[in-house]
Amino acid sequence: MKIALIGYGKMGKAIEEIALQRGHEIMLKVGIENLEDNTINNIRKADVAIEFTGPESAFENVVRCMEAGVPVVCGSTGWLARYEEAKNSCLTNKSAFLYASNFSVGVNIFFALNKRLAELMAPHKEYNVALTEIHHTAKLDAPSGTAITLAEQILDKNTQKKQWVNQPSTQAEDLSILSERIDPAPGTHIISYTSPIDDIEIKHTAHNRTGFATGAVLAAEFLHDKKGIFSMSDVLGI
Ligand SMILES: NC(=O)C1=CN([C@@H]2O[C@H](COP(=O)(O)OP(=O)(O)OC[C@H]3O[C@@H](n4cnc5c(N)ncnc54)[C@H](OP(=O)(O)O)[C@@H]3O)[C@@H](O)[C@H]2O)C=CC1
Ligand SMILES: O=C(O)C1=N[C@H](C(=O)O)C[C@H](O)C1
Repeated sequence: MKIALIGYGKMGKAIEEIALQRGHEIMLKVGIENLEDNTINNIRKADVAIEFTGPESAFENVVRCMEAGVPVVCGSTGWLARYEEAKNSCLTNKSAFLYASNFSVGVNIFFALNKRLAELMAPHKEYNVALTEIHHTAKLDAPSGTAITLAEQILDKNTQKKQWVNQPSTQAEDLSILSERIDPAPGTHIISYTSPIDDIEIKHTAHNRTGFATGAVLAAEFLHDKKGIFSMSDVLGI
């Protein structure tokens, strides 16, 4: 496949390495120093685009790929207020779109575990549930996209919690997400259910960025010949 990489930072570089190992060609790399190359005409030469820039630029980049009619995999977090608009643009342009807050296989299994645990814990009101996410200090958004996905999965099953808040909270209806920034943490997520009698905790720790990058390339391989809106559940069948 011919891949356009939009965003050539920590993730862009990790994705390039995995894509080359898997026999793909990187035909366009867009970083902050060559934004003039980020054109519909250039993107059109690719089979698929992979976007990892950040919260400020993701929406614009994703829509540009859709206007080019090129399937786009997006891993940027912190821009989801515009996710519905992006989906509409995908449908209008008859393109293909896959966003995931986390592309690693391990985290996607962790998502399934989180949903099941939330279901099991729902009747047990004596437990309070809270989340912690730990990332490197260069991270621009808080809470992490992964923590938001985990929180939404819990809110879906837990009738006591009404919304997530990105701070400690003593309000029963608040699902607290604590964000810690410690170098060089690539990404740790912890869900704790605590009661006066005992605690239950599940935790995912990324040791490096290889899992995110591999998942993004798998998603691109899945998406390049499709039309419509997809998720990592479609890619992994979980
Ligand atoms: N879904 C997932 O599995 C994962 C998602 N992420 C997310 O991916 C995003 C990128 O992460 P990461 O690679 O670590 O961050 P980096 O800051 O290392 O890389 C982002 C790069 O994009 C560049 N950039 C900024 N604006 C633009 C633009 N308009 N066009 C092209 N390039 C641009 C930045 O340049 P400059 O630094 O000069 O601004 C930087 O080089 C973040 O939102 C992060 O949360 C990260 C890991 C996994
Ligand atoms: O910025 C990061 O580094 C990461 N961002 C994603 C997120 O916000 O959840 C995924 C991963 O945890 C690393």
